[in-house]
Amino acid sequence: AADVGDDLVEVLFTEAQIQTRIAEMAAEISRDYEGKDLVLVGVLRGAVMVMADLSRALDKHVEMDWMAVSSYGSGTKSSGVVRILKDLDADISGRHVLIVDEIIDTGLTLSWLTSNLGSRGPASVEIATLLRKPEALQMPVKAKYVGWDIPNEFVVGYGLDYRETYRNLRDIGTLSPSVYS
Ligand SMILES: O=P(O)(O)OC[C@H]1O[C@H](OP(=O)(O)OP(=O)(O)O)[C@H](O)[C@@H]1O
Ligand SMILES: Oc1ncnc2cn[nH]c12
Ligand SMILES: [Mg+2]
Repeated sequence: AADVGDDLVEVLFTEAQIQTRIAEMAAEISRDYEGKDLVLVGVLRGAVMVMADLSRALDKHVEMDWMAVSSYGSGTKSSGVVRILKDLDADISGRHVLIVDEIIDTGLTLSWLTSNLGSRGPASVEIATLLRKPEALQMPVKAKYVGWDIPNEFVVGYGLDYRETYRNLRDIGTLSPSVYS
């Protein structure tokens, strides 16, 4: 609804641009995993939109699973240790795993998750993320599929929230400062 979008001071990516980029990523992923048993692991909650669109743009059958990990408030010094709030249901040993998320910021979530899933005997673990903030990275994270690298600004929409709001915005953009006050 227009009123929800009015809080965006700058649209970085429109719904159409996002869908085009997702299709490009899906084509690459479909090629790379042709003939392979692939499990998509979505990171709740932000990855819901990417998972819905990316999975349906793939030219192959996939299994989908979800994890929820403890998010640390920006106010706390994150030790890099992350708690599992909801673990996988799938057994990923011997299988190809693609972690799906909407953004890599400090890299702490996906750095920890990659090693945690890697310890379960998968055939491979890779990352697909729509956004990445290279300037904010605090841990090395190898992401095989990245939609866009963006500046170190707070963005919302398409799964990205500010205090649990704005996830359902169809575009991705930056919030007007008035929202923070
Ligand atoms: O690279 P990082 O600094 O770890 O930040 C990126 C993570 O933070 C956000 O999730 P959050 O933990 O806020 O939970 P949410 O997905 O439910 O919003 C986002 O969805 C990523 O998963
Ligand atoms: O820019 C951003 N917007 C919303 N959530 C997060 C998490 N990390 N970075 C973010
Ligand atoms: Mg998240």
